[in-house]
Amino acid sequence: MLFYRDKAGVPEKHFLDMEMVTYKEEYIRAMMAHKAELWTGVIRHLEMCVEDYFVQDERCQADCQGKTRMRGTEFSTGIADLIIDILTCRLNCEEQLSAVYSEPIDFFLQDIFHYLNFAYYKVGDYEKSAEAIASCLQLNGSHQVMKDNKEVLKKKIDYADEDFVARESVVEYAAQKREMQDLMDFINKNYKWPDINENVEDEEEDEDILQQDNVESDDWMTRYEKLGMHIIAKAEDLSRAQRFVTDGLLKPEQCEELLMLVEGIPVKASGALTFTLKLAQERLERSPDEEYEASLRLFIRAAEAIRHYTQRYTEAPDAYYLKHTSVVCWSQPSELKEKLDCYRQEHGSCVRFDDMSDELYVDAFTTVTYLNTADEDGDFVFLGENRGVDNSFGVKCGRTVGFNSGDRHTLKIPKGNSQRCAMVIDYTIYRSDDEKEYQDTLSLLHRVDELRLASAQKSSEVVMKAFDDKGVKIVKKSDDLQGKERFVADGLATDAQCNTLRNMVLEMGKAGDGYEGQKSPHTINEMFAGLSLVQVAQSGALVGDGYDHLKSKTFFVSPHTEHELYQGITIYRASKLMHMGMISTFGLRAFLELSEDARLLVEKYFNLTKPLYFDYTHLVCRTAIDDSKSQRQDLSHPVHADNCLLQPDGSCTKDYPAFTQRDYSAILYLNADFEGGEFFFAHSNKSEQVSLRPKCGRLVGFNAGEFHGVRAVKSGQRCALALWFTHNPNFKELAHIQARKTLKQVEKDQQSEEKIVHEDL
Ligand SMILES: O=C(O)CCC(=O)C(=O)O
Ligand SMILES: [Fe+2]
Repeated sequence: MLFYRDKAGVPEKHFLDMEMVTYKEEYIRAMMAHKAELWTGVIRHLEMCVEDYFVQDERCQADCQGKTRMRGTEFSTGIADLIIDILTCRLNCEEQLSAVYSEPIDFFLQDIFHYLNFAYYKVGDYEKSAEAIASCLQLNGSHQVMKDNKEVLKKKIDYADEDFVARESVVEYAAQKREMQDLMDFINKNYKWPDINENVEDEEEDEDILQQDNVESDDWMTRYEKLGMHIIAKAEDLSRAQRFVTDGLLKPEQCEELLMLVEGIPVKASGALTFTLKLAQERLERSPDEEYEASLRLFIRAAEAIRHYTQRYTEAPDAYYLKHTSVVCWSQPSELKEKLDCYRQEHGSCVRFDDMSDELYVDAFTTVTYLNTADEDGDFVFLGENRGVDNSFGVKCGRTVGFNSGDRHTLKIPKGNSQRCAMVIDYTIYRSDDEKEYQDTLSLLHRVDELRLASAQKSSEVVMKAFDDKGVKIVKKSDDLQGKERFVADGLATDAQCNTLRNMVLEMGKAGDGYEGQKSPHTINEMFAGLSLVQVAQSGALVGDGYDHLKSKTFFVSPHTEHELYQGITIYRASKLMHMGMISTFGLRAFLELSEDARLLVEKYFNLTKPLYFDYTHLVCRTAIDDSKSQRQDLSHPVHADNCLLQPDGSCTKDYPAFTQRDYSAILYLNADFEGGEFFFAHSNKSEQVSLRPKCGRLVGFNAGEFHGVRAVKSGQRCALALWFTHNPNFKELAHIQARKTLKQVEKDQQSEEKIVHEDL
């Protein structure tokens, strides 16, 4: 990937790392949070990273069983080779999993615990910090830094050796690895195996492959079980070959998101409605909509995962291809004169019993994965001979029923207005029958960014004029600001919007979290403010609601100066807090609208030819701790660039751990009632060039490589919305999409509540 990326003439946007899995994303987010010294964020993301890492490791280990097969015919050498192959493959998993963006990171897992140790220490959770130390040492007993940290912690909180207990998952992982390594060492030391001759393959191999497949499938099933997928009923229980029912193939939030795909699709008189990829394409071509796009991407991922499961479960000798994928919902029909003898099908049709096939096909299989729970009237029914019922069972989110496409089935329609929806997938063993729509949708999703680009190019002037009409004025340009890509605009936010955002931070501060008055974990000078907000850096989390982390300790002395408090809130937090009723919909709306206005203004002001995405959004206030220290010479934020590391010689290296993906930055100020706190652009030698006084509605926009800093806030509180943008869609801040969705939902709920109240009256 790096090779292609570097090749001239290949635009960045053509690269989507389809293999990017959650733990890697979480790792990257954690590193971002670490750079910003947002420790709760580091913890949250690393914990998710670790959890997923172990899942991926198990997958990798299991895959090794499947990939390797016995070669040759001589039994003992064959078996020995097989064992060595599997061992080598399994020992290689760690290296394989440590590649983030194709670049392997040495000691990835150790590193994670190193970072965790630090972050937990920073938030004052010494117990967890000790656990992280022990875990890191479990992986590498001679990790000098960890040994040192252990001593520090022992002194600090009077811990003994036995208080350092590694996590169970790590102990298990390390033990397993040690065992494999020992075996490998033993083999290497005691036996010399002949080189494998690749030419010895012969007819007997087929048998071996089949055996291997069996092993592999069994093994996979154990893995799947561990991932929460439970087989509810097998063919033996269901009266006919190939039938199965498995639970847990989708999580509730995934079902919820997939159900968005059927919104707006008309219900036919029969009571069925069908979502197809063709419809999705049409809709996406008509109006690119990020929310819809996210659901569609999930649909594609889910179909692939279910296919994978089905293939393994059925131990199908041929590969399954997706022939047709859809979402079908059934509800009460509008016309009551139903055809007699009509059996509703999961595919959305209704057929006569006699027209149903009675033979199992050799080449076609079907799965139905439910997206919601329907009452017992929504049962799925396997039909037997003479219209008899073999089995029937209820449906719920994530439950999947698999059967041969020729198998007879029907379903019951739930009562009332409720809808019964499912992802219905048909598989074929013929590659040529592969669903064209599926491939087309994949390419379309790739093209969506280009579509955005096209619309972006058209309207730069128009958009700037619209901003001007709204009273947004460009007050300083590059010449005034002595740099290449810099500007200042006024009038981007109203006083009401500024106050709403400021109050959001203040109120979160007032809510308190019971830690009032505690001492800072770092130095005596720094204080532990009882501010409950700052559940920072939690953007982009796809799963979990982050609620648990609300309970974690919050503090914040500025990471840059001990004379200021630093409190912030991300889009993700804001959306969660609104959901919990802790901030108003108005607040979140202002947050979202202002961010979008800022993004658009930067994109259009610089007349960018590539779309600009949110990378990270953070509402942050800096408060002078002690007003009397007005003689301070320190900076609230030292001179830096947002996407590279400023070196002493004035150069700026675009390298880890800088957020190199950031292309543009903007700060939207929310108030002026404080002393100090001027923003300034700087020379590479850190000397000041021009400075700006913040005020409500003022925005400074610049290339993320420009040097800048913030003078000390000498008294009062300075609040701003900091935004970082990227051209790279892989770094898109998903929290924006989520927040918009949450907002829409809550507003809809509020409306219907109002309606109910109205009707009650
Ligand atoms: O708040 C400001 O004016 C600038 C902050 C900044 O440069 C940053 O957070 O990277
Ligand atoms: Fe900055």
